[in-house]
Amino acid sequence: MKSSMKTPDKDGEKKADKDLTKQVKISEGVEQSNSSGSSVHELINGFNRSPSPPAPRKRLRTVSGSGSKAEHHLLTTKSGRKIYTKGRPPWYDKKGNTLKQPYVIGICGGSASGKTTVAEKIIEKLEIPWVTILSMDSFYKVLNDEEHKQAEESNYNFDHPNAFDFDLLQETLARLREGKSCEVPVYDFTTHARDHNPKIMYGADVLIFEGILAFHRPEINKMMDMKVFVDTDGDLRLSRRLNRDINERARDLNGVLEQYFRFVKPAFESYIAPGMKAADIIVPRGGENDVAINLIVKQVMTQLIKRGYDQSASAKYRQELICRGPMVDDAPQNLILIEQTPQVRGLHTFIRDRRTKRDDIIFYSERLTRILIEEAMNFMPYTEKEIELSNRQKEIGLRKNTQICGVAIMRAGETMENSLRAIVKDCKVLFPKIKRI
Ligand SMILES: Nc1ncnc2c1ncn2[C@@H]1O[C@H](COP(=O)(O)OP(=O)(O)O)[C@@H](O)[C@H]1O
Ligand SMILES: O=c1ccn([C@@H]2O[C@H](COP(=O)(O)O)[C@@H](O)[C@H]2O)c(=O)[nH]1
Repeated sequence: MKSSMKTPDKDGEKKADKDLTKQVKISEGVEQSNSSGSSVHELINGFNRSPSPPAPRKRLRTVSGSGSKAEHHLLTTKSGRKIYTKGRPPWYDKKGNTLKQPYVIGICGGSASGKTTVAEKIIEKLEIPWVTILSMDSFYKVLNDEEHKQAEESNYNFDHPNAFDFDLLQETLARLREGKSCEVPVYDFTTHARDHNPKIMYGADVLIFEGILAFHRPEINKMMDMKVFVDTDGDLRLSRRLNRDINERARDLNGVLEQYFRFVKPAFESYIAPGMKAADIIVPRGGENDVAINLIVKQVMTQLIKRGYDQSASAKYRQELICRGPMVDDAPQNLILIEQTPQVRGLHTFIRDRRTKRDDIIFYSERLTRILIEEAMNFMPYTEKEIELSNRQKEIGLRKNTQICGVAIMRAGETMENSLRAIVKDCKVLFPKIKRI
């Protein structure tokens, strides 16, 4: 589609054509490394040859879902940088209010137009610590058996507004804007179903919400500070979608094409393209349009600073705490301090070093919380238990009391979850403040 090109696209159509050639070349590069072994020519020839009924789906590769693009909230950008995209656990000021609202960027565009790529590039260039990406995929409705069967036969319309739970989406976005935590469903494209484990997300300094129908509901649009429409040529979107759906979403060629022409293309015309009218910025060609992405980043940074965003604030606060010194002397009697072994000090050194990278901090913090939880296990109720050794001798050991033992963690409890689960086999973690979805 030729866009009204509200964003920089200096030389108009001529350049767009040139860039299209460039893009096709990129697609050819992708084609060679296509692990299914098929080339674009084969795909197109295959399409020409067979208008046959949809075959039952062949499962190829696994895992592609709303959680998989930033698996465990850790996004590795194309340049290899790791960015934590879960948002910021709620922080409160002295009056118990959460800190400022996130700057919300909505990204809309056709399937495989490059929405995720644009979102990742914005995040990479912004270089701010607290960011969240919320994807519309998370809000696909749960299918009943009949709908599931249709989906398997590429005969379910995932591109119609009715396929999404907009109420849940609106509620979730509203909570994240208030800096509150949410449980967000994780969608698996290979099974057309939600994962058993939802992901927990928080508000952030910047929240990016992306999806094919991101601009469909006016109430949701009102929650966005900036609306970006990614406008990529239809043929290019189809060729990228073929590649992606076959390689990552366990689809076969005929199924992808059937679904595309029956549902995806018409829905683009009827519901997605009209979203362009709501957009503040249109990005022609998607992720490779660095000029547009740089302008977006500049505008977001300006707005964040206007709202009082101060990159050095957390560093200043940390310095204040360091200056206050250790609070061991006036600590309560029942406070137990972990022994400052060389290992513990070594882990702290990593965590406190300003040059330590974000993912290393997460890694070493997890090691530290393991030590903490191991130590805490000594305070659990144990009862004596007689056991028999392999040589039939008896021995009196200890078993954890079978009674339920509740432990309240006031702050940063979730960061301890992995370590806790690794040490305590039968633990249940509850997040009382989180709204269940
Ligand atoms: N500029 C590009 N050149 C080649 N492939 C691209 C480009 N941008 C995106 N892709 C590929 O196209 C597919 C869809 O991109 P993605 O950013 O996930 O789009 P969306 O989020 O709109 O579905 C992915 O497989 C991605 O790697
Ligand atoms: O189970 C499903 C759910 C969705 N789809 C298709 O996915 C795209 C949206 O994802 P993008 O990452 O924006 O491309 C949409 O066009 C649906 O047709 C699916 O095929 N199966």
